[in-house]
Amino acid sequence: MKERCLQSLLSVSGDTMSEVSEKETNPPATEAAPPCPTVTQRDQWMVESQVFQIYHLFATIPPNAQTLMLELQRDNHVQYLSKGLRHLSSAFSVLDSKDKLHGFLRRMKQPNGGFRMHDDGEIDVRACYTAISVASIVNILDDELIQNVGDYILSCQTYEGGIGGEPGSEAHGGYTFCGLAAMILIGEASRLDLPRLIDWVVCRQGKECGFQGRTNKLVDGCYSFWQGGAVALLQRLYSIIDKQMEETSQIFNISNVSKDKESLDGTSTHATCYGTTESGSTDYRNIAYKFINEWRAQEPLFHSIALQQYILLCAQEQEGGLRDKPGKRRDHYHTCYCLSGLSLCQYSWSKHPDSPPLPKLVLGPYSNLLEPIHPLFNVVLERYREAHEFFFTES
Ligand SMILES: CC(C)=CCC/C(C)=C/CC/C(C)=C/COP(=O)(O)OP(=O)(O)O
Ligand SMILES: [Zn+2]
Repeated sequence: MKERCLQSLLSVSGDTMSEVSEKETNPPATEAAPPCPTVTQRDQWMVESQVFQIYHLFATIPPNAQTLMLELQRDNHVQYLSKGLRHLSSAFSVLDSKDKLHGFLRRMKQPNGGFRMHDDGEIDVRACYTAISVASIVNILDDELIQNVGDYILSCQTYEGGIGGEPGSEAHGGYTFCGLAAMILIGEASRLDLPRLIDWVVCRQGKECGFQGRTNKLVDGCYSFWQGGAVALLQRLYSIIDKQMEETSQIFNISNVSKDKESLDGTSTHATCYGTTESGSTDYRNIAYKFINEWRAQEPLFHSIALQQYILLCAQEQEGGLRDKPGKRRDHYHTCYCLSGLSLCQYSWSKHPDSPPLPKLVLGPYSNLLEPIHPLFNVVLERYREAHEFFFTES
């Protein structure tokens, strides 16, 4: 059924997608009526059809035209983004007073370890991440803020392996990134079932080349960051993952190299040790800073070139701005997260974020190369370093 529908969708030239789907799902009465597809199936086939039409067009045009199609419309995107970001400036005045911020975060904190987004707001994993990441950047993370956060996030990891927004909710890419990043920032990543998390997240990259946010849902450009970011974080946790796999007697060992590296330079790169002092207590101050310098295995766990292809060919608008998928309008949210995902892809083979990637790892012209971001914060790495210097060297 699926193949038949796809074939007919692709063969009807000149029709808009909605017309095609109308014909497909409401066949003329004279034909033997095929079983009616579900809305989910219909939506999925529509997306596949649109995405593959773009890839087909790309494959059949001359190489110089292909290069044009793969060019990141850098200036257009910057112009588009700069129109809508004025309100961010208000956030900086809040940072003037670390005490006030700490007080606010304490007020948002719940006895079960979760945080509220704001007064009377939702309690979820996104709020945990927001609180912990901001506290980490401005250097106010302490035992009080961290208490029970790990228990709360752990209770949101589902049977699928991903993390849901709150206990009992379905695993979702947005919350998976938030949960994993927060667990790393508080030094408790090893409490999650990381092999299961890897299984779930890598299976969210579909044949459309982009990521979906959850099982059986549609591909969407913003998950290039939420899911791609979770993979980028997992790439730096191999030593914990190996240990967890050994403990559960799984034969497959994803990185012997990390052990070789440890024995070579005499340092433990075990991620549970980020920021751990000699006395064994956790020094949260150093976790994020050390994380970025951590050696990591070379190969990304997702198809980095395929994801770049989805972002550049399906998610970008030539006039500037990026989007969820073909047929959707650009918006600031998708522009931000598609670009962040693209940056993660481009550096996904680099051992260190300061080493520029080989040209063959950057899809399209090398001028497409973006600045690296800190994968725990989705902040341009240089800006993170400036913030770190500011907040960690002040008296
Ligand atoms: C720090 C911060 C801002 C975090 C946000 C994390 C994030 C993106 C959470 C996802 C929210 C959610 C339930 C989307 C589902 O929408 P949908 O049903 O329209 O989309 P879907 O079909 O792709 O699941
Ligand atoms: Zn989206």
